[in-house]
Amino acid sequence: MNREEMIESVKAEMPERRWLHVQGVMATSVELANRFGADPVRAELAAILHDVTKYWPTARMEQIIREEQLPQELLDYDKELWHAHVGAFIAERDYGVTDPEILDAIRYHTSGRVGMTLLEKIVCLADYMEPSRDFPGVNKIRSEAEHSVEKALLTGFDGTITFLIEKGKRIFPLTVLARNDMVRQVNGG
Ligand SMILES: Nc1ncnc2c1ncn2[C@@H]1O[C@H](COP(=O)(O)OP(=O)(O)O)[C@@H](O)[C@H]1O
Repeated sequence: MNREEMIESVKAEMPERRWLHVQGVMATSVELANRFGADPVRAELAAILHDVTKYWPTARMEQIIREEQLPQELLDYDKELWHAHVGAFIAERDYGVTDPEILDAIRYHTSGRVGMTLLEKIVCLADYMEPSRDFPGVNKIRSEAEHSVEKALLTGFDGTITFLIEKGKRIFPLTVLARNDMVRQVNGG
């Protein structure tokens, strides 16, 4: 499948508003990749596919998580987390993506994880700060991203964790671990 066919297929999986978001993540991922020395082509490919299953019915995602041995603990947490892991699976199975770094960038774009590659950080950060995003603190993330992916991502994770605490929701632990890892990377020690 070439880039254009992939774009058409992904576009058909979501409403127009979400497609605008995906285009924002594509452009921002390319920009960040160029700024910080990652491969813009791979960053864009991960961005194209990152939300491919975002609008799938819950039952369809749950079936894949169960049948394809994706992490079962996902089922104990917010469904928002599922599309990232299911998306990576579908990127490989249906879109023929074999590059493990691209698949991981899709897989961890919502939660983050410890030891994120530069590509993973870039797609996760682009998802937070692409131009159509509008939430308290987004401009701080954008200005930090001028200089440091890690600092900007730490601000993003802090915001997500704070948001989840305020809403009384359970936190998928990978994000807490990712946040701690980012504190270490930003501050050292
Ligand atoms: N560690 C986590 N634990 C539980 N829910 C989470 C966690 N991280 C993210 N989420 C949920 O995922 C949402 C964001 O997911 P994301 O893929 O960025 O979706 P969107 O693109 O719609 O913002 C958050 O608003 C939150 O509800």
